[in-house]
Amino acid sequence: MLAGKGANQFAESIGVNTVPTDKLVTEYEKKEWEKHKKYIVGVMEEFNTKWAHDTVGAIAVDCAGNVACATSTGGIRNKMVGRVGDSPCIGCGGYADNSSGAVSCTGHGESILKVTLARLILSHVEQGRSIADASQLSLQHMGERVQGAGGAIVVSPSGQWAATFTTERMAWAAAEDDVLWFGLNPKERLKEKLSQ
Ligand SMILES: NC(=O)C[C@H](N)C(=O)O
Repeated sequence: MLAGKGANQFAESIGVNTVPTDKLVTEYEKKEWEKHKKYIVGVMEEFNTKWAHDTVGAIAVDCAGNVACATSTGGIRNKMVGRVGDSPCIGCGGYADNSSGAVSCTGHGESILKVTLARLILSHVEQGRSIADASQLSLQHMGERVQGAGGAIVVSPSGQWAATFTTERMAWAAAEDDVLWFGLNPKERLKEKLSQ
């Protein structure tokens, strides 16, 4: 894994377009940053409540049972320069193995790293738990063991899936055959027929 200066150098060497950092700062975020300047308060307020979850995760399974995951994030507000969160760390923010499934996580990165959340979920699956139970158990464990809240989307090679969270809300959606499932609040499971 490359971070900081080394990551920039590598990106430049393969021709990734760069923009000045201030182009990435919005007025809204500047105001939010002023409001939540204290790191601990910011973390406790944001990750153990409903706000500030900007992470985008995706998982997929194909008709041959191959699974994949991807996780992208802006990290957390007030993070230290040089922080590497859970999202790029294999086994933490995401994991995919054709023998058990694919996972993408969101939530308080330091907590996710401590319990290696994505791998923890799949190890429960390997021990015979359902995708839904494995997610629930692992997120519960993260809450009890390190007081962190978060969420995970999981899919098995046979197409079982779950979207589970211990934060107040998590926006999720799943496409299965010709149905789009989606939700935001706990226990919310809405569906819509996908048009061809
Ligand atoms: N919103 C998030 O999921 C943040 C991410 N997990 C991080 O801590 O970097």
